[in-house]
Amino acid sequence: MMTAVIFDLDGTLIDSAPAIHAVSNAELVARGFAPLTLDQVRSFVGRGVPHLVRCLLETSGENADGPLHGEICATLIERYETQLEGNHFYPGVRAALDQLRDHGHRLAICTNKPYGPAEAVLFHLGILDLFDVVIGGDSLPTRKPEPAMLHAAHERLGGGPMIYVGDSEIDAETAANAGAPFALYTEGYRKSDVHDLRHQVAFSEFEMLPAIVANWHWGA
Ligand SMILES: O=C(O)COP(=O)(O)O
Ligand SMILES: [Mg+2]
Repeated sequence: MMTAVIFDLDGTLIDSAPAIHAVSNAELVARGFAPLTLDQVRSFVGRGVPHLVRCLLETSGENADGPLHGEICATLIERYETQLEGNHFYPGVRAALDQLRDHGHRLAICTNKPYGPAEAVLFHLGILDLFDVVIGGDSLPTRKPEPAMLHAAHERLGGGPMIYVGDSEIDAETAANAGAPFALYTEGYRKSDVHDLRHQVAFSEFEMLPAIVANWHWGA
């Protein structure tokens, strides 16, 4: 049966933490702050750019709600769109996406990454065309864990059975808020143990995903 397979992006299809680390540090250093470690910046990823910038400012001992916040969000997004280096597929992603398409499923992205950088990196990696719908963190009035992105993607894919594939606490929450089955990719940026994250199925290798989608029991 044709299924709407909706993916998170950062920490799920691609390890983009090195790229986000690079743009964050470029921004911090340009403004006279000390650079942060990759582990620090990775822990700030998942709730979109406004949250990332709040964390960068707090960690640098600055007021996260002052005027710098908006300024840095704007310049960081500009840098972000051209930071193509430091974005890598997790193993088996490309083949799994091709196989899902070959099986007749329709694919979408719901990412809290802003639309511009998301589209740029999908194009750079040669997979933009595989997705019928791409929704970014600034595409709608709300972002994940609010369910609007998932509802919009599902509708634009034509409805029917759906599964949401993501890596983090935010994705588990989003799926629950949307009433969508959740497939947890265990090798991304989650901070909790796998059993503490609400999910219907978990997988560690993308080779497993086409069979998960094919064999999923969709209920009545
Ligand atoms: O940009 C972020 O904060 C995270 O993006 P994601 O929703 O693709 O994990
Ligand atoms: Mg993610």
